[in-house]
Amino acid sequence: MPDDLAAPERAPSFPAPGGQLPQHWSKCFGCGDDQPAGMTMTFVAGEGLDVTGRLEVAKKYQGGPGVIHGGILTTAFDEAQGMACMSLGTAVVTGHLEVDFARPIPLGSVLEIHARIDGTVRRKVYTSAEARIVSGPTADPDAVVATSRALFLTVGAEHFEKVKNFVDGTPSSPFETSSV
Ligand SMILES: CCCCCCCCCCCCCC(=O)SCCNC(=O)CCNC(=O)[C@H](O)C(C)(C)COP(=O)(O)OP(=O)(O)OC[C@H]1O[C@@H](n2cnc3c(N)ncnc32)[C@H](O)[C@@H]1OP(=O)(O)O
Repeated sequence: MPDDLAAPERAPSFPAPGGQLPQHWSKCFGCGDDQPAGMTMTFVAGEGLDVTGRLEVAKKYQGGPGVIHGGILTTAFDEAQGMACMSLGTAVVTGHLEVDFARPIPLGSVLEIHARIDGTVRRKVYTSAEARIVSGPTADPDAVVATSRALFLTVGAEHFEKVKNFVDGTPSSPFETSSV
């Protein structure tokens, strides 16, 4: 983490604390409601540059016997930390993401992921998050079962322009950040 982190302002467009965040794209594998294969994660805004996301660990997410696939958990962190970046009011993409898997997460768990922006340097947005099992066979809301750090980069409309021919479905961009 750099020493010269700036503390950005919360964008006026970001929902009030406790408010539900809109999906950023209805076809998104992480949060879209028009993506049959997707994880349909939901998010509420925190008090600052943070969100809390929820994931139901369905049987289809199995990796090792009885537990969530590490890639699915990584995707959930990517989505949660990306959604925290909504508090900037600017589009972002993931540049780097790393996860520590601290405890097994059984199928049937409900995970809460608390994600935040730690600060920015130019276009770089430093984020972190932790996951807890709040419901299910090994629920313990005080135990952190996985953590993540990720770097996002703010991007302009031209970033999405490059891939617009590959878009599946009709774009929905409540924050007017996508040109696709
Ligand atoms: C309101 C808004 C709504 C938005 C909602 C969002 C919700 C999202 C939820 C979605 C969730 C799912 C989200 C998804 O799934 S997003 C999909 C997955 N991600 C991508 O597809 C991104 C692919 N990569 C790229 O397009 C480019 O590489 C990007 C744009 C990331 C950077 O290429 P660009 O040419 O633009 O940048 P630059 O090279 O001038 O570098 C600029 C600075 O960044 C530093 N750097 C770059 N890369 C890395 C790295 N890997 N580690 C460390 N540092 C890195 C670099 O050193 C430099 O630093 P400095 O020199 O300034 O110190």
